[in-house]
Amino acid sequence: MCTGVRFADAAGNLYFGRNLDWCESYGEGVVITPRGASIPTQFLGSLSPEHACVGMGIVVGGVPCYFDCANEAGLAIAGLNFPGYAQFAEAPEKGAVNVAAYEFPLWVAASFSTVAEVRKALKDVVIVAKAPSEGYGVAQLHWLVGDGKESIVIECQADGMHVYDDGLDVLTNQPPFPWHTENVRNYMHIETAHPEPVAWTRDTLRAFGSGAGMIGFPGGYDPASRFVRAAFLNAHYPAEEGEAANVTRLFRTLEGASMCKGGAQMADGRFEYTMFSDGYSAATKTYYWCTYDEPARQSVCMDDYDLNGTELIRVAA
Ligand SMILES: C[C@H](CCC(=O)NCCS(=O)(=O)O)[C@H]1CC[C@H]2[C@@H]3[C@H](O)C[C@@H]4C[C@H](O)CC[C@]4(C)[C@H]3C[C@H](O)[C@]12C
Repeated sequence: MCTGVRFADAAGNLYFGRNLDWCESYGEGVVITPRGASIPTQFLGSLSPEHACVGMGIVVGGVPCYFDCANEAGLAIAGLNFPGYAQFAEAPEKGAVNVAAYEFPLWVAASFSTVAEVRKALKDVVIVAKAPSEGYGVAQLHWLVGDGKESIVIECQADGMHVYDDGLDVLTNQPPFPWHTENVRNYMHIETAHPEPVAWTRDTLRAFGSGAGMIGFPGGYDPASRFVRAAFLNAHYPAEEGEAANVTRLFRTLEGASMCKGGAQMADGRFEYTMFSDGYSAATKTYYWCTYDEPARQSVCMDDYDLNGTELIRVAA
């Protein structure tokens, strides 16, 4: 499973990150797409990015297939599994802006500066069920898109594309987003405050300690539990100042919804776990990541690279 989170600092700079919960690698690494690149697409000719992008992905036939990515204007997108619900167009539609599913994160981050622009553009978009090459399937995803102000969730289903405002700024997996926004209402009673003593009959009950208001906070690895955890932590994390503290906030919030081996087995018996966490700070145009086995955070600052170049830049394998 995966979890995505967005928030902004006091100056309105985006912080956006995700956990990648799965059981196998695709050989992904951090890839920068500079503005001078010319990316072949299935239906749109070649894409010349308006904005340079950085993110985690694989490169297939010269195309960065991002799991998540962000751009220099402060817009970011992450793809999370949505099996059983995701349904894309079987073929391109005449008159529409046809985007292959694997191209979608790059297309968004390369083309737009804000969520408002994306929301508007999506009215003409059809996402087509097309894999980057033979040997790859079509990933069954939905997407979280965020900027310094807000976020949206994009879900393509049998009845078409749905674009939801995400007032909680988090996303996990199936079922569809509206279900999670209903489910989270079951946890309104969860609170951070240290409960005051209460009188019951002739007795006075006192909390054992901090966290007493969080009893009932869901601890599971299932998407609904992770959604509630991420939404609660994102809503209640105290405001921080500066890059280091906000990046710590991002990764600690993601850690609150992360998966350790030994918990959730996939249908084939393999354990699903948080293979890596990554995130972007628009304040410093820096992309951060850490892996399950190497939790020390690594980072790459977009400004250290020639963003006018023509070649994709692979930062790490
Ligand atoms: C498996 C990943 C999502 C993790 C997740 O949400 N797991 C949930 C588990 S569960 O079902 O809910 O149990 C997704 C996120 C991005 C996906 C990748 C990206 O879309 C890029 C390419 C796209 C190609 O079509 C398939 C390979 C691929 C390399 C994808 C493989 C896989 O589907 C990824 C890595």
